[in-house]
Amino acid sequence: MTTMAQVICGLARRWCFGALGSPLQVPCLQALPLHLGRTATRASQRDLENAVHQVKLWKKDPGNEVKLKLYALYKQATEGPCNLPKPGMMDLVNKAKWDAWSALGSLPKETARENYVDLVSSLSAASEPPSPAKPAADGEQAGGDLVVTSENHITTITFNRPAKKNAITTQMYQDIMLALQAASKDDSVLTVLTGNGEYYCSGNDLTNFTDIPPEGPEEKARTNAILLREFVDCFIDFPKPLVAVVNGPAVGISVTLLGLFDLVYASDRATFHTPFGPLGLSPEGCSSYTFPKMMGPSKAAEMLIFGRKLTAQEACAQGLVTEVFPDSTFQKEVWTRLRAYTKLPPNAVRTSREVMRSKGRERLHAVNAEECGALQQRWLSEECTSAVVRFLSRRGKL
Ligand SMILES: CCCCC/C=C/C(=O)SCCNC(=O)CCNC(=O)[C@H](O)C(C)(C)COP(=O)(O)OP(=O)(O)OC[C@H]1O[C@@H](n2cnc3c(N)ncnc32)[C@H](O)[C@@H]1OP(=O)(O)O
Repeated sequence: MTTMAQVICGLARRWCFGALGSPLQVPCLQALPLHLGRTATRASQRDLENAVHQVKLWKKDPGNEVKLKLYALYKQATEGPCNLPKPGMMDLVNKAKWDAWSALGSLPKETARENYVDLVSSLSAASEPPSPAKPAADGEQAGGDLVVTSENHITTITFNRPAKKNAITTQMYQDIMLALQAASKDDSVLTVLTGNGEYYCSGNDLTNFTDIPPEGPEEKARTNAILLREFVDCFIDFPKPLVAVVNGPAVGISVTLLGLFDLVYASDRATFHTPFGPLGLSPEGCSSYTFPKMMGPSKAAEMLIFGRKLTAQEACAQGLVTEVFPDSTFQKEVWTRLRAYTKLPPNAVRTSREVMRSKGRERLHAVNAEECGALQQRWLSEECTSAVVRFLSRRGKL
């Protein structure tokens, strides 16, 4: 049985873009612009390592053909001609890699090394120079995939990857933790999470799973479990009221975490979906505890085990959402209300929050640890790996 780890292990070790592109593009490989004429200086092993490092810094995905070519040249440069058995027809990704590497025939290692270095150098030169860091606007602490602003005693953390439905990358988990740490100490009364664009958040970025370290998928599962545990712990321990302004559909961890929020305001366009069953996963974000507590075990099971998607109204009826607003007036009504809440005496707000949270905190930490342990196993399962491969290959990411 092919696992996702077998499919993708090794690819992401060599470049930061993770999964490999569609094998359908392999025939075009020969058309890549290679700079074969460099004779003045031979590329050294150090040049090769520098070039590999350079690739990791590329912000823009160079495309499938280039990634395959880089893979093939790297293998040829470090291991020589391909002498692996040809993968089966159904093993699309490994077959594409094998084809690319085999196409280099008996190209000497030194030439492959030189071609790799030249290809990276030409692509790096052709790409735009990195833009200087944009000075932060007043109150803005971070840009990019996560935007953090502080205004009128409200710190707002915005998922800002609308083209990817605000899926959360590994870097975003880290940045959210940093933003929460900063918000816990700033002068804000409320901390808000929201999304930019059509979606609130589509959950964990499933391409996270393609970034397998050299130690293998077990190590990836272990570090993911640590990351998830620390991430959820930040929400459990956050000392101020947390508000979710759910502007659109929410999936996966962006839903489960809502059980740790104090207020959840939703647009009537929002939906709430935890497709753990179809993904071969199990619940996280303490939802295995908070959801049954808030909506009863049977409704929680329907969501968390069987992946039933709730409308905003249904989620409100189950206690997951505080209030639903028409999408046309959502932003105006919600922000007006939140601004009014910031006028309340801040110490009273904080004390009330603490006495409400303190009783369950230990329990939440224990639940979080248990959920992360279960997920560490799930991520290595055939059920999960096949589901992720299905998602990624349907979107041409493998
Ligand atoms: C280490 C911590 C682990 C934490 C554990 C967390 C678990 C979870 O969160 S489980 C839930 C994971 N999320 C999903 O399963 C959702 C996957 N996405 C979808 O099902 C769909 O994309 C959709 C329903 C959210 C939207 O569908 P549609 O309107 O058809 O739009 P597209 O599928 O074309 O999406 C546009 C664009 O965005 C990319 N994308 C969307 N969601 C994700 C995602 N979760 N991970 C990675 N990429 C995502 C999608 O691939 C498209 O990209 P391009 O093809 O490059 O345009």
